[in-house]
Amino acid sequence: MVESVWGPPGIPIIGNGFELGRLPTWKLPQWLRKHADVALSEGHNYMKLQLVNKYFLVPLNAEAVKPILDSNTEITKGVDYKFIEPWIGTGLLTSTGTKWKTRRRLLTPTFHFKMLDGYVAIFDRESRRLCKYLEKFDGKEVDLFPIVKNCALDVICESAMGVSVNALETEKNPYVKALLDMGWLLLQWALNPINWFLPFYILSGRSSLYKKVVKELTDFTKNVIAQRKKEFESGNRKKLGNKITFLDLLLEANQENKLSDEDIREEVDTFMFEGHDTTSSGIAWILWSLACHSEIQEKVYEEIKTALDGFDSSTEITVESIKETPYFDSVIKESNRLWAPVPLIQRDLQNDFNTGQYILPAGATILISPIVIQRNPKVWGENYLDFKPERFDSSKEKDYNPFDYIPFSAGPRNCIGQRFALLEEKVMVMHIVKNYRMKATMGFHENEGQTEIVTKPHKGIRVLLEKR
Ligand code: HEM
Repeated sequence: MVESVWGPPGIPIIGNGFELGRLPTWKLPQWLRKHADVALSEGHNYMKLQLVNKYFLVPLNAEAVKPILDSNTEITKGVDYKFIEPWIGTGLLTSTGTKWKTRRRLLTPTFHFKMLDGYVAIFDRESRRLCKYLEKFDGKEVDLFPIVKNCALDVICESAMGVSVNALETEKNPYVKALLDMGWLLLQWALNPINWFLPFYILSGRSSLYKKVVKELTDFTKNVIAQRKKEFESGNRKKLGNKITFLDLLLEANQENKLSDEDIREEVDTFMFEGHDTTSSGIAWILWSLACHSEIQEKVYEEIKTALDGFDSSTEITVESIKETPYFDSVIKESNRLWAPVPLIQRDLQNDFNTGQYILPAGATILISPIVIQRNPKVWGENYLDFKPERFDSSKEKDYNPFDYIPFSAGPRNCIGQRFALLEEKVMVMHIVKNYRMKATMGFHENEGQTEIVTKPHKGIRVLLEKR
C-alpha cells in the first residue's frame, strides 16, 4: 500500500505541500527528476508525494507507467479537471466510463488522415500570415512565444469552428480575451490552494469573473453552432478546400441523432481547450531548440528546401511535402522529449491497482510527468539534457521502450489530436525556418519549462530574427 512507496521527505501532516507550494513552477521538473533518481537508485519505480491528506503516486519509468496507461478500466481523470467542467462539460477529455468510450469511438474518424488535408491547408494559410506579421521584427530581438500562441489560436478556431478571430493582430476580440482569462483562472486555481476556499474565491472577485468568462466562452460557441447548423441544414456547408471543419463532422452526427447540440458544444469547447495551448508550447520549444543550435537549424532548412523542391513564396506546404523530412521529424521528437508540452497527466484510481511492485489504493491519484520519464538517464544516457535529434534517427533500431516516450500519452486515452498537432507543429515551423534565421539570446538551459497547464518557456522564446 501507499506506506511502502518511497517519497521525498516532508513535514508531518503537511507532507511535501510546504516545499512544493514555495517551489517556482519552472523548478518542478528538476525537483521531480532529482527525487526520481533517488527512488530509482533504491529500487523503486514509483515515488509518492503527500499534500496534506492526499497522495500522488508518480510512476518513474516505462515499466511503471505502462500498466496504468494501458488500463481499459482506470481511465478516470484527476479532480483538477472538475474546475473546467462548467466550460467544457464532460466531453472527451473529462468524461469517463461508457460516455467516454462512446465519444471516443464517434470522434476518432474526425482525425482520420483523410480529414487532415483540410486542416493542413489552414495551417499553411495561417503560418503564411504569421511570417508576414514577423516582418516587422526583422533584425530585432523578439519573444516568439505570445505570437505563436495567437497564431495557434487562429488555427484552432478555424479548424474547429470555421471561424476567424484574428488573435494574431487584435487583442480586442472578446472571445480571445475570455480564453486568456480562463487560462489565468485555471492556473490560479491549480497553483494556489487558497482559491479552493470558497469565501476567498467569492470575495476576491474570482468567482464572478469565472462565471462571466464561462458564459462568454460557451455563448460564443453556441452561437457559432446555431449559425453553422442553419447553413448545414440548408445544404450550404462552408468547405475548406475540399474538406469540412470539425464542427461540420459533429453536425453530421447530430443529424443522425448521435450527438445533441449540447454534446457538440462540449466537444467543440474541449478541442478549443486542448488544441491550442498544447501546440503553441510544442512549437515554441522546437523554435527554441533550433534557435539555440544553428547547425541543426541550417540542416532543417536544407531538408525543407529539398522537400519543397527549392521553394518560392508561393510554395504550398501539403501533407505530401511534409512526408519528405525525416531529420526534421527527429528534431520535433527530440524537442517533445525534452519539453513535453503537457507536463502532467492524472488518473484517479477507482480500484486498488496492482503495479507488480505495489498495490496502490483506490482513491489515490496517479500523477504522470512525461518530462520525468523522458529525462531518465538510464534510458536516454547521461547526456539526456542535450538536444540530440539523432536519438530518433528513423534508420536506427529503437533502443527505448515506447512507454519511455509519452508526450501524447499512450494507451486507450492517448491524445486523439496527436496527428493534427504534429502536422501543425511541422507546417508552422517549416514556414518560419524557410523565411527566417533565429538566434537565441541566452543559453539553451537558461530557459526552463514552467509547469502550468502546458509546459511554458519561463523566459519566453527570445530570439534575434533575421530574414533569409
Ligand atoms: C503538442 C500538442 C499536444 C500534446 C503534447 C497533447 C498531449 C495530450 C496528452 C498528454 C493527453 C492526455 C492523455 C491522457 O490523459 O492519458 C491529451 C489528451 C487529449 N488531447 Fe491532446 N495534445 C496535443 C494537442 C492536441 C490537439 C491539437 C487536440 C485537438 C485538436 C487535442 C485533443 C485532445 C483530446 C480531446 C484529449 C482527450 C482524449 C481522451 O481522453 O480520449 N490534443 N493530449
